[in-house]
Amino acid sequence: MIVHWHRRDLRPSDNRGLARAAASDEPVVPLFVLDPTVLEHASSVRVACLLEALGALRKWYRDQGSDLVVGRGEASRVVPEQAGVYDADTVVWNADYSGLARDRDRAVRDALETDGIDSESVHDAIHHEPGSITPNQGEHYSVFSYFWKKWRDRDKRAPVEEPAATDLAAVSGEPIPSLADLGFDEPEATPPTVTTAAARERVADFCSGPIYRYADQREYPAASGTSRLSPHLKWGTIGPRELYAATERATARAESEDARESVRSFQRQLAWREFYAHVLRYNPETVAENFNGYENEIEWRDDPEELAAWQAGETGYPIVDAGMRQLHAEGWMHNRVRMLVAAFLTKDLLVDWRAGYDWFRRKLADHDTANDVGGWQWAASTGTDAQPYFRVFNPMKQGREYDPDAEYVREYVPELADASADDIHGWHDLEPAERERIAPDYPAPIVDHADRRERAIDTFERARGEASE
Ligand SMILES: Cc1cc2nc3c(=O)[nH]c(=O)nc-3n(C[C@H](O)[C@H](O)[C@H](O)COP(=O)(O)OP(=O)(O)OC[C@H]3O[C@@H](n4cnc5c(N)ncnc54)[C@H](O)[C@@H]3O)c2cc1C
Repeated sequence: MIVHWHRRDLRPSDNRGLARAAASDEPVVPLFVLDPTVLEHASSVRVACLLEALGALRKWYRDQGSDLVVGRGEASRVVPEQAGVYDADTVVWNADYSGLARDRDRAVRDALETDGIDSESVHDAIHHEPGSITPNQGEHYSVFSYFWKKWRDRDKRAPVEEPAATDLAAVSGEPIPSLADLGFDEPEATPPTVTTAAARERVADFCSGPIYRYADQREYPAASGTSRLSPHLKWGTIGPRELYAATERATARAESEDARESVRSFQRQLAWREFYAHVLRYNPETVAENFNGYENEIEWRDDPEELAAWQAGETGYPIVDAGMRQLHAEGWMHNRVRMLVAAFLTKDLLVDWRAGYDWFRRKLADHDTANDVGGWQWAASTGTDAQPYFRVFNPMKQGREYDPDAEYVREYVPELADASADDIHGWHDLEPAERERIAPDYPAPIVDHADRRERAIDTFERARGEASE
């Protein structure tokens, strides 16, 4: 027998590791391990997505006359144990590039070796694995536009077929534990449906029309113009090659140059995901440390009340609050608004990006270490290719530009449901009595953006060793 150990590749098709196992002469035993070290870093909304994806994957295996074996415990114990139960001589898995995952995989490989079992790690999660797109010097690009040019021009592999029923071992697994069995409460957010069927439906819908408007609409949170595939890419319920092939078919069907360009702009976002995977692979410490250091420490402020107001969506800056409440309700937030709320926390409130990252990690259904750290360090002006420290987003202007009719704000901030777009985006400038009249239950701004902008710039200049005091 040969074991395929599923981790963030919860799909049978376009799965290179699984296809590699199926191509051997041995029947494949599909395995998943609920590892307490990994679950320690998870949150209920993500575990709910995981359990749903596992349920759908198990059903697929059962329909083929096989089953998904689900083990519980440290992977370095459970994987060799299960390989022993099925008398497997090899365990195959798809590479995961985060530091924690690589430490785990090293421990599993060592334990298997001790038992005389081979292991094989296959590149699957992204098109071009770390180390394959590099600058003249160094291990990875730090500027996205250079990475993108090479990524765009490289040939992409075609999707791989799912294994045939005859490739799979006739095994039967134990029931999959529930959220409560794993010690998690029901999530506060409604989790998205994370299964391969749901992912394919989303890809088909998106590529049949919205992808051609993506370039124009992706920045407007009320437009719902993005794919919302991030939870699927996080859990691997869709493969990167299958998704890319669908975008290429959309290009072939495009009826104008603008439509083709729009598909390209979506592919460019897919490349950001791969860029950050490369960055994290070579800089695993950046989950906790600034990618770009400054000469001096950044003097972050620790103000629990301001942090709590940001977390609760009670800052009195409507677009920021709408984003934080969307996160709470859906476990997802629009990218433009992620950038805004992260900038507000790290610049207006001068709270360390790590506190924001921790909150996102708890709340996001699509939390992906590479993308989340990348996004936070971008906003905090500490990352690769980051927002320059002196370009501080103005939340009122951003609100007016990207949510001109305040539809997004009204959807998530019911206290402002009857307010005009002018009053919403000018909330900061209204007299207290006006605010009281328009929306008595919505807070006044907790800080003055203009003052806080100055303070943020001074703080970063001190960190750069440039300010007078
Ligand atoms: C502070 C901050 C934190 C973030 N945390 C995460 C996270 O934990 N997980 C996550 O997947 N994305 C994260 N992002 C990136 C981005 O916001 C989401 O990928 C996007 O909003 C997901 O929605 P979508 O699938 O509709 O995106 P689409 O616009 O449809 O894009 C398609 C896919 O491309 C990838 N992508 C798009 N934009 C980015 C980007 N800027 N960086 C990396 N990949 C991108 C994602 O895989 C996404 O699903 C973060 C961004 C910021 C600013």
